[in-house]
Amino acid sequence: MSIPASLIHDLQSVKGFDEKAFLAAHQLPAVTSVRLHPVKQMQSLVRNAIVPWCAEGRVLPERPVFTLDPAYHAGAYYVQEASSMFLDYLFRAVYPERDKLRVLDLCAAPGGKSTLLASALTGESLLVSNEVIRTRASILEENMTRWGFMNTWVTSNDPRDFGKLEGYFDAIVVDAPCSGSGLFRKDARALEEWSENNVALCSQRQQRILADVWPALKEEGVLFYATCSYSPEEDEQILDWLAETYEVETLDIDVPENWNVVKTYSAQGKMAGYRFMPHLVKGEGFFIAAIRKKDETDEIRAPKFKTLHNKTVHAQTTSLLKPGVDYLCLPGKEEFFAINSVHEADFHILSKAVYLRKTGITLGSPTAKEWLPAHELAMSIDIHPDIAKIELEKEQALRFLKKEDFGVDAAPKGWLLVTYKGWGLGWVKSLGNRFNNYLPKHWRIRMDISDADWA
Ligand SMILES: C[S@@+](CC[C@H](N)C(=O)[O-])C[C@H]1O[C@@H](n2cnc3c(N)ncnc32)[C@H](O)[C@@H]1O
Repeated sequence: MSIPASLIHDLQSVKGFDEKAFLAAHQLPAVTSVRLHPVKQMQSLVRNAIVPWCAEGRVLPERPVFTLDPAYHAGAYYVQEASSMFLDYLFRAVYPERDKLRVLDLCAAPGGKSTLLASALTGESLLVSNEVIRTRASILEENMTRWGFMNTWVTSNDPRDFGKLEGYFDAIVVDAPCSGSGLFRKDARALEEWSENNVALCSQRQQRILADVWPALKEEGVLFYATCSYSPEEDEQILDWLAETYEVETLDIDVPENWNVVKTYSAQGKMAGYRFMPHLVKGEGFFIAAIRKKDETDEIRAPKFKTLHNKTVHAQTTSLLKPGVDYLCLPGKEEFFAINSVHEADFHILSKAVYLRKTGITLGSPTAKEWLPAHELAMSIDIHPDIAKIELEKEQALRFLKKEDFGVDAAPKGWLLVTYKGWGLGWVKSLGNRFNNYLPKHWRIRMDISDADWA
């Protein structure tokens, strides 16, 4: 792999950069890592090496075909680049309690940072995962559905739409679109598309995104700014731009030395940032910083609202969600969905300002005879443990996910949650000796599976 000379030139002054070791690391394959689900534990990957800065992160010895693992489809883990899991360490250092926070992940698709934040937050916190590009927003929605948390909602808006939510968020994560040099080992296109001109364009876009969303951050709230670029124009210089433009305070957090994370300080404002380089860590290139907002900011208030909670439907759904979950049952276009009761006012604030694509967990809809369960309910961590189930082995589960006959001859009639190692993959309706498969079409495995891969 040949790294652009102008990038190497730019990096000479960057702390921790060692040209020879950096180039040698780029001759090696990218590291494969996953982050385990905090609740949907399946043991399969637990024994791999732990990512030092993220207790749920694991480095794998090689890259398996994740599509062939039903545990992946059940949401037992998320495939995420190890360096970027450092958000977990920073976030926990800034918020030891992680309770009653409103958090926005502004550039969220496909969902790496959002699933990480969902794992870290308590149920009374609310995570809004946003992705402006519609096609990418649907991938984000799918991944957040698989993760199964009621307190994570998905929006698809331009950053400027969040400007209307003045002082609403306690924390905002901006994992900005960037020139992508940190991903050269993972993504050949990042190398092909890299240019100095693109670095300059990305830097301008990063400033625009930050300026658009800045009003939505509370006074004393914290911005987590990240890129997967090595270029100082997109990293430390953006921190300096923030420090020149707004009232801010750098959050300079101690990091164990043996992790080989490089702490840097921006030239003007001395703002702390954390750099990851592949010759120093088991991971790819990454940059992150935490910045506290000090600008005086008013806080948007909840409008007066009439509750949309439907008590009658709620009573019909208590057997769907596990006891103790305090939720409201709200009507969607065709189905009802559940949100945590503490987030009712948030629903009214947010639905006035942005397009809510996924709000809580869609439960399904009532008919005269029965409840039609939604796919999101199958993936939820809050599903009732007594729901009727059919547990499948690996080959059967893969066949179910391909929407093929999965080789079970008989089962009790009615709706059954299809599970793999105890966690939901989707719904079937059993007619006694055959099944109707309700896995949404776009969730189906399309790849051909060879004889050797079924077991
Ligand atoms: C680095 S990726 C985010 C990765 C994600 N946070 C994760 O951990 O999986 C940046 C995201 O920003 C989105 N994006 C592109 N242009 C944008 C813009 N002008 N404003 C906001 N987001 C944008 C991209 O579609 C992309 O999904």
